[in-house]
Amino acid sequence: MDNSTTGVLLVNLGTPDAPTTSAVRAFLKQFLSDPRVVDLPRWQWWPILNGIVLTFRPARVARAYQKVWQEQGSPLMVISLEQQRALAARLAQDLGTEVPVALGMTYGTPSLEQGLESLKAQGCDKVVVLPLFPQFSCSTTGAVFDGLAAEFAKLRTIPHTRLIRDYHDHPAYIGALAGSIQKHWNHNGRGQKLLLSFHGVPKRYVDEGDIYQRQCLRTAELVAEHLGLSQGQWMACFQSRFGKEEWLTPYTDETLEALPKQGVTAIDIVTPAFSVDCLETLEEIAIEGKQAFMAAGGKQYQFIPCLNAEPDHIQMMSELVQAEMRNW
Ligand SMILES: C=CC1=C(C)c2cc3[nH]c(cc4nc(cc5[nH]c(cc1n2)c(C)c5CCC(=O)O)C(CCC(=O)O)=C4C)c(C)c3C=C
Ligand SMILES: [Fe+2]
Ligand SMILES: [Fe+2]
Repeated sequence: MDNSTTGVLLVNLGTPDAPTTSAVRAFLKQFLSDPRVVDLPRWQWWPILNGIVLTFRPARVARAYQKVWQEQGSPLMVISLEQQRALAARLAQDLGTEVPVALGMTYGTPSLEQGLESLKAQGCDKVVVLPLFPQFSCSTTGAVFDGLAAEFAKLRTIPHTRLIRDYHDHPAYIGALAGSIQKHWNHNGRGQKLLLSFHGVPKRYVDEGDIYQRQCLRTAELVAEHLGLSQGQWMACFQSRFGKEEWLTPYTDETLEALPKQGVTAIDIVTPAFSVDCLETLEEIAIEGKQAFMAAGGKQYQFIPCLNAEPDHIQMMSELVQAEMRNW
């Protein structure tokens, strides 16, 4: 195998540079301007985005970021950098040779452009792109593809490129998730039900062909199977609804309020669509979700962290990358 010129571009969504209204506004402006994320006609969306959304949302969302911000920065960035370092070390060990690993975010910094530049500067003319979205969606991995294409449009020669589209049912991913849930149960005990809360998308995207929902439900089933759970012991739900349109259901927030009334007062909740802890897991699920569940009569609520830079997760990334590098 000739891997002397291969590099890895780890991609995640991105995050503001600071937990301030202005930094959040700049981030949301770039993110929510992408038609892959909000696909309304520009003439319809632009006035809403630049009117209501970017006037009122940034201050509220900045306060939410402040609750989870760490000394070294946004959790999503801090953990992504850890993943980058750990994957480089893992690949060097597994392959016996250095493989450059760069980080690029779809929105914000470091950008996809900076990630690609860094690999180019390290002599890579083959790039394995690993978007850390286990389930494909047009709004995430689709946007990564578009972002790469926009960068390549500026070049006279583009690198050989392989994009890992999804890994929602990969045995190493399912094994790592089930292992982390089991480990959490071994240390903290187990609730009556396991909730698998995935980031939502508008239902219309799925009706129009996005395979995201199908892949989320498959991940959930495989994890439940791996853990030996029966029907009533787990459920999948969808969080982080945005806007007025219908999103994938059942909604996580409504589920958290309904469960105690059905006699389910002790739950464990895990967020398999996020490969690193971020605003949506640490604030929306671990803080807000817990408050809502307890206020509705819940007694015990345990948030299970994302796979982050756990060895099983890094090992999974190494396996995914090596599979692409074979016969290249
Ligand atoms: C407006 C539409 C949105 C779609 C569609 C969407 C899909 C989607 N997002 C993630 C992962 C993350 N989203 C995060 C934050 C976030 N998401 C949206 C909107 C949509 N997401 C907004 C407006 C925000 C910012 C916060 C807010 O204003 O509420 C994050 C966290 C970033 C961080 O800094 O911590 C992640 C990660 C997935 C996986 C997904 C579809 C599958
Ligand atoms: Fe999102
Ligand atoms: Fe949210």
